[in-house]
Amino acid sequence: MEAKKENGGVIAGPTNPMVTPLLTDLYQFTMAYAYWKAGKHQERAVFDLYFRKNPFGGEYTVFAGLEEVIRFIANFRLTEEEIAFIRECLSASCEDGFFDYLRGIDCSDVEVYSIPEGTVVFPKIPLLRIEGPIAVVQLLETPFLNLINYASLVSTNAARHRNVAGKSKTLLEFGLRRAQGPDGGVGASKYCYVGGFDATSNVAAGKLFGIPLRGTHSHAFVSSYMSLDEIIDKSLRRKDGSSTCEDFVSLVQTWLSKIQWSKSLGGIFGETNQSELAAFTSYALAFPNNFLALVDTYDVMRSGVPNFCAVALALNDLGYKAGGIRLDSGDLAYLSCEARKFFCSIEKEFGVPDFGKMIITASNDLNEETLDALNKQGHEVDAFGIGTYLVTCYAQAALGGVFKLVEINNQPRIKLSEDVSKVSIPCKKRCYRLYGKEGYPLVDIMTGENEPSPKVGERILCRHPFQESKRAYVVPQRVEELLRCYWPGISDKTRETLPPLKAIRERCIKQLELMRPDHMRRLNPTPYKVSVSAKLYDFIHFLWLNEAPVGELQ
Ligand SMILES: Nc1ncnc2c1ncn2[C@@H]1O[C@H](COP(=O)(O)OP(=O)(O)OP(=O)(O)O)[C@@H](O)[C@H]1O
Ligand SMILES: O=P(O)(O)OC[C@H]1O[C@H](OP(=O)(O)OP(=O)(O)O)[C@H](O)[C@@H]1O
Ligand SMILES: O=C(O)c1cccnc1
Ligand SMILES: [Mg+2]
Repeated sequence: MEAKKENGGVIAGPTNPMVTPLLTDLYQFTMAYAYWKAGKHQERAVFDLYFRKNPFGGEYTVFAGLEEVIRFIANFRLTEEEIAFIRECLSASCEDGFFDYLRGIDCSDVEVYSIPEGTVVFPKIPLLRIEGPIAVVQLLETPFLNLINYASLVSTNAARHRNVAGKSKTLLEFGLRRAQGPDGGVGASKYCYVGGFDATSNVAAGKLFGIPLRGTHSHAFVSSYMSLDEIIDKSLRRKDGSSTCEDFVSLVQTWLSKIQWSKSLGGIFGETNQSELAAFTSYALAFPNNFLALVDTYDVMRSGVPNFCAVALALNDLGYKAGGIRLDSGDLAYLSCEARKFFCSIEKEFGVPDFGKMIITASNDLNEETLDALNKQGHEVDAFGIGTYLVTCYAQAALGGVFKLVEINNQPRIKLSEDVSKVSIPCKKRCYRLYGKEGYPLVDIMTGENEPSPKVGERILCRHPFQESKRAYVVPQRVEELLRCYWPGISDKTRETLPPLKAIRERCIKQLELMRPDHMRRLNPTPYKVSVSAKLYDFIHFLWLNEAPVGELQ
């Protein structure tokens, strides 16, 4: 089901057909023209794509969006229609030669090095290093950032929800209706899966990416029924096909009165809502192998749960196993515990094995905080359905990924700022992750391109890029080079293949497990160290002094 990406070496276009060379900011085209006009357009430039601060008050980020970036550049070419439109947008004084130039450009002479998708990443370290003719690479800035910023933000959000929920819970992404438009919805489903969700309700995402689809039913289904008389075909074949129960409705009613009259259960409720019972029965007749019920339309413990149990027990008589319930309002901790108690009592009272283990799904405006609160209170929820807060990234609207020039014509460049965190780190660089004795990543380090790589067992000085006093010697037990070649351009490097989405997800889950727990906690997490080599440190500060004008005091 994985969307076609590499067919005989040909990389398919971006998933969203709106991703074209025009999906960029106007200023990329005006700059491209000015480069061309100055005869500068072919100058070889190196840009880094990185972010400055981890989102959600955390100390880690999941990197996602790379596959779409590679699909974009693999198919980057302007059509005649697009060129005509750019001509209309730019000033009438722009010369024809520029449009001939645009007609000929593609990304065959662009090189892209990247950290693999699904890796846990940190501020300042380039996620991608892009090298090529400056005019072309400039056009890539906005689409690259567009494809990576939200993808990484929502994957991180998903990973954070997973971190709070715990490994054993099932996490369902239910956000399509609240997502920021169709691409926001499809993107959220894809990247929440990467970040550790198990399934989505989004059918399009299931088809496009092979993400497992899951769902229950809504309140509308329950309230659309008025009475049991609406059920016309009451027959249900036993699961083993050996016989047919001609009146499943009566079987359900018999079970409901057994529950009602049971000493251990009956005290909890009197008459249940019969229209709800009709809805559940009807759903069970439609899906006897996968019967799920939304139990909070009228009253969870006085109606929804007993009605569900009556239907589930009737199904059990015919050899079927019910799927479970969903709670969508009220105190989810309390109600899940009460429902669990009820299921366990049924198991005991009627000797139905595993009835107590019935799946309880909870939904309703869930987010990291409510999951955390539920954990602290104690709950019996097995699966969480999460929509709005997850896909809209309610806790932080955007990841501030940027795309900065670090070298042109082999000359390192720097961008200065009053705000030190915004000073760019110049040079075409290599990046490494150094692992310590206990197997945890200790520090990421950037070096100049031609510096020798850090070696296992050899002490290396890791310096904070801007704070002189912050430095540490590290003797790595493992050294991992972070940037790999995903688009070799005209170089003879081999291109990394694009892994299937499931492999990206598995990488992400493994990466998150590998981190030292104090970097991952929600409250006051420890920052992960990001550093530069001594040589790069000296060079940054040399260039800084060189480029910063000396002030004059009067
Ligand atoms: N035990 C709990 N601890 C903390 N938060 C909870 C708990 N149970 C539910 N919540 C959260 O509390 C909020 C309750 O929402 P709200 O006040 O809108 O009530 P409701 O249950 O949706 O009621 P209704 O649907 O009947 O209006 C939701 O965000 C839900 O996730
Ligand atoms: O709460 P979210 O995290 O966004 O998850 C998705 C929600 O969407 C559905 O109902 P919807 O919100 O459409 O209606 P409701 O609030 O009236 O249940 C569902 O019942 C969930 O509550
Ligand atoms: O299948 C569900 O239960 C579902 C799907 C989308 C939104 N809310 C719930
Ligand atoms: Mg809602």
